[in-house]
Amino acid sequence: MSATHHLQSLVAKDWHAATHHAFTNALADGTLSRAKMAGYLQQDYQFIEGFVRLLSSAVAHAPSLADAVPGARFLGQICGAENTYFLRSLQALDVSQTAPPAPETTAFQQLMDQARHSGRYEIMLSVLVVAEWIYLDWATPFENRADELPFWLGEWISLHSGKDFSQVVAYLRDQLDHVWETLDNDARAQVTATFTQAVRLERAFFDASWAGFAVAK
Ligand SMILES: Cc1ncc(CO)c(N)n1
Repeated sequence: MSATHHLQSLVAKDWHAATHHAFTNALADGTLSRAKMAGYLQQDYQFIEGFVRLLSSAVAHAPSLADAVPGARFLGQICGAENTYFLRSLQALDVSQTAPPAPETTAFQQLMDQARHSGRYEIMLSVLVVAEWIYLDWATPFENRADELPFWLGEWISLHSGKDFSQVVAYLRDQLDHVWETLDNDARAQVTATFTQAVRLERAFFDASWAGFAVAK
């Protein structure tokens, strides 16, 4: 079993809850209210800021140019198409680009900051793998529904499914699988703790999104 499959198996319950969530089910069948999607996007745009910093740091810590390039290309995708998606969606939903951070957002920002400041590639990858793999898992079954939905729902599925995105996840997992082989038991325990916490926070973020974040006008 690969290291990343092993890590996933340790958190199977939270993983399943995060990838088969009422929030993403409603998003994919088009019944999610505009207010819930707006609240989610306002919070998630703040998540993206920390994510961009963390991914940049992982790119900087990659052991070789070949290991860095797919991460750097993904960084370009997030700062390009995905950033534009946020701005267009928040505008279409007629809400502000900014909002006070919810506790679930702050918790994620803290984990990402901690991973970035650790200076350790494997800790950075632990958060990145969870964030992207969970999104690939929930979105993939809905890939064919994207075109029938309003763009602020459909494009969120398209951005997290398909060949290019599954290659991003494969790359991040591969990086973590390789570095794992070089780690001692202490470092492996720290990767496990970071991975586990990230999955918990993903689940909590969807729980709070489904309950409904306050929307800033
Ligand atoms: C909270 C969260 N996790 C993962 C992703 C995927 O990038 C996202 N946009 N937001």
